Amino acid sequence: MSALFEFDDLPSNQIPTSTKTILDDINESGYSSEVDAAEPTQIPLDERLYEVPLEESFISSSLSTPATKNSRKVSLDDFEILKLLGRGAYGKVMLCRHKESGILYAMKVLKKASLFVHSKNAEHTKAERQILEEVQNPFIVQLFYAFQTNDRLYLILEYATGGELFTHMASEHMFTEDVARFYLAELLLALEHLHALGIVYRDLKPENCLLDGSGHALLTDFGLSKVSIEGSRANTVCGTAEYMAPEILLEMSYDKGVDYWTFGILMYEMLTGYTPFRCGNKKKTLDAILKKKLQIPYYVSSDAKDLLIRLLRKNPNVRLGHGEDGMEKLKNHRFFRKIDWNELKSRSSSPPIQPIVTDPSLAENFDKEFTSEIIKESPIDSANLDAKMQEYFLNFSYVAQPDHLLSAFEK
Ligand SMILES: Nc1ncnc2c1ncn2[C@@H]1O[C@H](COP(=O)(O)OP(=O)(O)OP(=O)(O)O)[C@@H](O)[C@H]1O
Repeated sequence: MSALFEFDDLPSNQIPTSTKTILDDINESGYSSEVDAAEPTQIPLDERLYEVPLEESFISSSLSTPATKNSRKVSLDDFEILKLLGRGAYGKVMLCRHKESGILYAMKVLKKASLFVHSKNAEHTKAERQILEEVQNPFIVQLFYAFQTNDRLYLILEYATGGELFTHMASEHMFTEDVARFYLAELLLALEHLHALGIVYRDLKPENCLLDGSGHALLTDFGLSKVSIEGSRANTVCGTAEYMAPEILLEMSYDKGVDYWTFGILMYEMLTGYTPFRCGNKKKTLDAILKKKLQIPYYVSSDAKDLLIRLLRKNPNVRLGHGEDGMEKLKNHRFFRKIDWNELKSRSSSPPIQPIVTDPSLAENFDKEFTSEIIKESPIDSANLDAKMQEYFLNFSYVAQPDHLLSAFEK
């Protein structure tokens, strides 16, 4: 593995054929086309997939209302849909209100999906449920419920009222180093927590960095992000092209090192307003990730520059963060010397950005492109659904005005 990374400039004729195939597969949206379920996955041998059983709902034990906590089964009927908050590669995220408690949540709806937790070194002794329970951290969006229908998966998540971190960037489209440092440090605590549980996050990117109402960072997706479409587990090359780590592109086994790479890309984007390997098209971008030398603009401080160079090493074995004490070394880097990690962990540091939230149900910090959209459910494949289910989903498939829609959900 290491031999492939010994040079920073990898000539294209030395890129393995399989990688070229991936490059060829990348479509315009920046995602690779679906990988055949029959292909072997690139998941390391010691990494396990935990599947939440279809017939069971997940209800977090952290929920304070005993009635909810002990409730039999949770379903879509328990929630009132308010607004669309955003869209991801696999589905959409909507603001909803739990009817019984009145609490607002973000509902992530994924079509034809199974839920897997990527977990490395988390031994079989740990039940899936236990792992989901353990992903509780002040800088990680909490999962409160998960339930499924035949063709959809619903995740009921903590609602990040402050919206996406990057929408709070000043007009220059970059953060000052102090602001970037604060959020990078909070996000690093989130990654530290996931890594300690054996979870490789893999999906660090601006869209997943949210803010709570007081301006603290909230990482969304927390390692449940690897969703398998129609039962395929081999979607390892999905992701935003500009944030993909070289070892994922090269289809090699990977570990938490991919998170340090994406952390480096995120830091670069925060400080400069663009990602380091971005090129005219997706194919060239992926090529640049493997071959192009890192270039850092003159205005980036020497500490930040040093950290970026160490994080964006193409060889994961020499990347900062590698090894047992990797996280500690990263936290002790000079760029973070102003950070009091204990104070940060206790959330007593005051965030540099205070989102304006007059009424959380208005989703003011989210893009109007989404929040003004009339919510509709796209037609579903009803082939495998029983009669009751079909009736249920037929009710969803008509396009209603918002007022009508709410009453439709309350039926
Ligand atoms: N917990 C949340 N609270 C508020 N908004 C959220 C929450 N989670 C996601 N969003 C919003 O919804 C958008 C889409 O989220 P989603 O997780 O589906 O996107 P993604 O990360 O791009 O998708 P993917 O699952 O493909 O990685 C986000 O960019 C964000 O604006």
